[in-house]
Amino acid sequence: MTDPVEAAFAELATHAEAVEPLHMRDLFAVDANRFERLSARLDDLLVDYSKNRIVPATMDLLVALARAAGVEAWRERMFSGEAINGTEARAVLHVALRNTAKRAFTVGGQDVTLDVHAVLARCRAFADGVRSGQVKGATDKPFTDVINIGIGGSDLGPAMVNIALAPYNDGPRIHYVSNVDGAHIHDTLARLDPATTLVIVASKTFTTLETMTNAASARAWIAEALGEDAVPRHFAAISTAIPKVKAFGIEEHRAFGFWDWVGGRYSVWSAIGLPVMIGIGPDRFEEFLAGGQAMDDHFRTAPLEQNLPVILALIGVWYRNLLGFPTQAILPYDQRLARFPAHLQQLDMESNGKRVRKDGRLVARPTGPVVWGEPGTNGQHAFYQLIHQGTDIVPVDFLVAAEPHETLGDHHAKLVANAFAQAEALMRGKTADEVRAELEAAGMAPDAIDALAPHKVFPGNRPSTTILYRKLDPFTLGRLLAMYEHKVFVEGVIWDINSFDQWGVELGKQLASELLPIVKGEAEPDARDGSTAGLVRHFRALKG
Ligand SMILES: O=P(O)(O)OC[C@H]1O[C@H](O)[C@H](O)[C@@H](O)[C@@H]1O
Repeated sequence: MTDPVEAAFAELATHAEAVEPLHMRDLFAVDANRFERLSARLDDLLVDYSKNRIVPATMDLLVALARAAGVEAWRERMFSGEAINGTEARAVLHVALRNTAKRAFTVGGQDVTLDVHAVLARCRAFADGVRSGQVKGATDKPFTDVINIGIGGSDLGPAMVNIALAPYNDGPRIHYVSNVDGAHIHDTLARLDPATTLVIVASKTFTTLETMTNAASARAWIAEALGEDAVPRHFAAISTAIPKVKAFGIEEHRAFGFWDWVGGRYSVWSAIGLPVMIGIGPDRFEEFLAGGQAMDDHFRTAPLEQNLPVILALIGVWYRNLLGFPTQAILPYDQRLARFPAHLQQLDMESNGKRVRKDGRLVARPTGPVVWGEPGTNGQHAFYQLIHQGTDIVPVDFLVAAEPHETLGDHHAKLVANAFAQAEALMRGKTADEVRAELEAAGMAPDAIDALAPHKVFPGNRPSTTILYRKLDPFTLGRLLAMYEHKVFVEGVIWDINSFDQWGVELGKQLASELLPIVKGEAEPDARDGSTAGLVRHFRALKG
C-alpha cells in the first residue's frame, strides 16, 4: 500500500508541473478574487499569501498533505504533553507557559499549570521590586541597568523582544551579552556602573561555555568593585538546573526555574523572559503571553484551510520540496523587528535543520530552508538586487504594521508604500516590452536600447507573503512569534523529523574543549588534521 504522505507528495509533484509555468501577473488578471481567496486573518492580523506561485487547488492538495502527515493528531499530542521530542524523551509544552487563561496542561500525568504560575508570580514580584527600586544593589542604590548573560535561546528570544517592545520599556536599561569573545562583555561593562547593575545569568543547562565564562567575568567585575559580599545582591539566575545555580553562589530566592519540556528556542515565554519583564513590566509581559495564547487557540481550533501557521508551513513545504527553493527571507518593514529574522533563524534552522526522520532513516526530501533577513527598507539598498534579478528564487515574508508608535511626518506611509511596492515588483516584474517602451520614451537610440534592455528586465513571478497587523504591541508580538513557532512545528511533522532536539550543535562543542589546551599552548596539535594543526601553529606564531 502506498504511504499516504508519499501519495500526497506525488499528486503535488504532478500539480507543480502545471503551476510552475504560470505567471502570477496572469493569475491576478484572470481572478478578481485572488486576494480574498488566498488570504486569511485572525482579528486584525492578516496573512496575504496571494502573491505566491500557487492556485487555489494548490492549497487543497497541500492541506491534504498536512492531513495525510497527521498534523492535527501531532498538534494534539503536543498540546496534551506527550513526549514528542523522542530523542530526548521530553514533552514539548512551551504553550503551557503562555497559559494566561489557566487551562490544564499535563506532563507525565502531572498538571504543570500551578508550577508555571508560581514561577511567573515570583518573576513578577522580582521584576516589580527591581523596577520600583525596592530590590537594590549592595550600596543601596536602585538598579539602572540589567545585563542578561545567555546565548542561543537564552539570549535571542528576550533580546529580540526587548528591541521589538522598546516603546514599552519604562524600566531599567537591559543589555545582552552572549558571545564568548571578551569584546562583548568588555564593551558592555565599560559603559556601566557596578553599583547600579544587576546581572542575570540565563542558561537552561547552566553549563554553556560562553555563558559560564561571561558570568565569571561579570562576577569578578562586581566583586572587584563592591567586594565579594556584594555578589548575591547583584546576581540572579534563570535555569532548569537550580543546584548548579546555587553552586555558582546565586541564592535560591534569586533563582528562577523552568522545565526540560521547554526547548531553548521556545523559552522566551518562561522565566527566560525575566529581563523583558523587568524592562516593560509584568503586565505588558502578560499581554505578550496572552498574544501567544491567542495564536495557540487559533492554531489548535481553526480549520487547516484557514489556519495561519498551517498556511505558512504549507507554502514553505511547497517551495522547499516542490519548487526547490533553498532559502526563506524574513523582511520586516518594522525596524524594531530588527532581531526577529535572527530569532526565527534559530527557531527554524535549529528545529528543522535535520537529515534523519524520527525513526532514524534518512529523510526522503529536503527539510528546513536557510532562513535569513534584515529590516526593510534597508535591505532594498543592499541585497534585494538578488531577490529581484538573481538566479535563485527567494520566497519572502514581509511584516508590516498599520500604525507606528511615533507620529513623525510621513515616515510610516513611506515605509509601508515601500513594503507594498516590493511585493508588487517581485510579483509583476517588468517585461522586455515594458523596458523597451520606457527607454524609447526617454529618447534612447535603438542600439543602446538593445544593449541595456536585458539588464533592466525583471522576470517577476517572485513569491512573497505579506503579514499585516495593527501595531507592534506586546500582544501582537506574542501572536507573531507563536505563529512562526507553530509554522516550524507543522513543517517538521510533514517532514517526519524531530523539530525539538539539536544534536548538530554538539560536535563543535566537543572539539572546542579538546582544542582549548592546544590553542592555549598546553598541548601540541600534532594529532589534528593538517589544516587544524597548521592554523594552530600559525595562530601561536602570530599572537607572539
Ligand atoms: O540555555 P543554555 O543551556 O545555556 O543553552 C543555550 C543554547 O545553546 C545550545 O548549544 C543550543 O544550541 C541552544 O538551543 C541553546 O539555547
